[in-house]
Amino acid sequence: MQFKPATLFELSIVGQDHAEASVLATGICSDSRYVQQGDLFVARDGVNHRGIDFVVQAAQAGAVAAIVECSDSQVGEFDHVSIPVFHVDDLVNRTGVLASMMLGNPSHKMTIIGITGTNGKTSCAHYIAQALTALGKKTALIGTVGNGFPGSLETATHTTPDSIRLQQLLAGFYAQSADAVVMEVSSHALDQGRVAGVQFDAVALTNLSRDHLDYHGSMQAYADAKSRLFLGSESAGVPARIALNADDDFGCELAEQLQQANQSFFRYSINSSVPVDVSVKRSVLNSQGVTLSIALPRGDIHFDAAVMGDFNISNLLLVVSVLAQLGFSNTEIETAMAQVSAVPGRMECLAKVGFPAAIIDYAHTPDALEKALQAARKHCEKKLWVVFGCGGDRDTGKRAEMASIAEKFADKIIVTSDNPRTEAADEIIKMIMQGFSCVENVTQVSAREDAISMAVQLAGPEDLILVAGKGHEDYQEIMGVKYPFSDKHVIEGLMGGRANDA
Ligand SMILES: CC(=O)N[C@H]1[C@@H](OP(=O)(O)OP(=O)(O)OC[C@H]2O[C@@H](n3ccc(=O)[nH]c3=O)[C@H](O)[C@@H]2O)O[C@H](CO)[C@@H](O)[C@@H]1O[C@H](C)C(=O)N[C@@H](C)C(=O)N[C@H](CCC(=O)O)C(=O)O
Ligand SMILES: Nc1ncnc2c1ncn2[C@@H]1O[C@H](COP(=O)(O)OP(=O)(O)OP(=O)(O)O)[C@@H](O)[C@H]1O
Ligand SMILES: N[C@H](CCC[C@H](N)C(=O)O)C(=O)O
Ligand SMILES: [Mg+2]
Repeated sequence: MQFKPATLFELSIVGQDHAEASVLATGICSDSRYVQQGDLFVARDGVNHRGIDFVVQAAQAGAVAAIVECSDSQVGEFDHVSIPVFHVDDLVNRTGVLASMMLGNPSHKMTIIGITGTNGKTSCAHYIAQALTALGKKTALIGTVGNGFPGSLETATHTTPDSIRLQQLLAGFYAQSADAVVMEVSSHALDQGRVAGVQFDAVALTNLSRDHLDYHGSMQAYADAKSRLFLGSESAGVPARIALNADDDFGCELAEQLQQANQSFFRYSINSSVPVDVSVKRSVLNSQGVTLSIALPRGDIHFDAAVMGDFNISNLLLVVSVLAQLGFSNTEIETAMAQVSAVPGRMECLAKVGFPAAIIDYAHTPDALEKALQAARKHCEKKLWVVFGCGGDRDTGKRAEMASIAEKFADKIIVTSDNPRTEAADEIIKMIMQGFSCVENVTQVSAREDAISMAVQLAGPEDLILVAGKGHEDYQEIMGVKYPFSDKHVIEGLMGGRANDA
């Protein structure tokens, strides 16, 4: 692969030993520890390290050139580097564009759908992939539960991979004849330019509520990061189709901004008083899921979907909005939506005769916990229990908020550990405890397995236990070590073998 920097961007050589350079790069890599012979090394700055500190290491590992974004005072640092070093402005966003070009612009050749929002990205992405697969489109997924084709997802380290890995995944899916890719786009990804160079055919917003304030600092900064997916950018353009949640304040703000920019979009709503493009005409929750009639601009559709919780109706509206905008007929949408079913670790029900039923869910924000408890309540005959904790090294402000939600919507609460990461589990629990106004129904059990076990032992057979926060995760991260751990396995063990899906 020929790397012709001058034709790509305004580039200038940094370092005196290379007045001019023509480089033949066979790959691209932004981590010196993984550089292979022939790679172009992208020396990007992060939260912890300066990229330029790894240029020498990358050259030793076989990089044929490096691109950096450096200040005038740093130029001298490259004088004696053995490979040409190019300066690139806006390196963060240009890395994705460059990786895309080097890999033949895979996102231009498939239908790419991006989902963002605080809660519901994984659920919606999986539902869209299930629907498109039912419509005969070979569809890959990129997100929290894994990357790949449904049924054979590879574990993911991030919800949205870095820009180079992302382009490599897209190129791999294209090589395997994918027609479409549905991906979750996290706010971190938008802030760090991970989706730069991706050409989206459709993008959609679930909702915006408190999360990730440790990283973004304020709700405004968090919202600004999310906005980038909808308002377009130099490196990705404006997406062709947009679906927004009209029940969400941020969704309404975006709609106003897009209207001012003369951009078209679909709005969906469960209960909006304002006219929208996609809305619910009738919904009936039953033990199998939900029966829905949905109004679309070109007529109503009706289907049954095997998902739980009112919040999932909102997710289904998003899916319908995307499918309608992609041009599928109402009949096709009805057929596809009937195939939608639960996602691992999202309102996943486990039941066995003689035991209280348990629901495993990934709610790890105040809003998600509220929605999950409200959904669980509808299936609970007697007492509703919740077992939850909060992740370490993440937004500390949500801890007490989650306690007050638990207090409001559950009858019995066991506070435990989630992924403490580098924090002390008991300190996190202390911060959660500060959010309760009364602790009469609250128990603290630090070890998650013991907490779940206590709930299963103490709950009556007609009670229901929501085990929140870790969903599909198969590990618990403590001080940098990921120990094998699965809420589902723990519950199944307590129930004496595989529980039946309820
Ligand atoms: C806060 C954050 O997002 N950090 C990400 C960021 O790390 P960083 O800025 O600390 O990078 P750094 O360590 O300073 O390194 C800077 C550069 O030097 C390179 N380097 C570093 C060391 C070395 O020896 N050689 C070398 O070349 C690194 O590869 C990097 O390119 O860039 C890294 C490489 O891409 C990411 O792995 C890392 O994700 C960390 C591990 C993380 O936990 N991210 C989470 C918060 C995250 O992204 N979460 C969202 C989900 C959010 C949601 O739920 O919605 C996600 O999309 O997964
Ligand atoms: N539309 C929604 N509104 C509010 N809560 C939701 C919604 N959809 C899902 N949830 C709740 O949020 C939890 C996480 O859902 P999901 O994994 O789909 O979201 P996500 O945005 O991908 O999360 P993450 O950013 O952690 O990957 C679910 O287990 C459920 O409790
Ligand atoms: N993508 C989310 C996942 C949180 C899951 C929860 N189990 C936790 O560890 O906090 C994050 O990184 O904030
Ligand atoms: Mg997700």
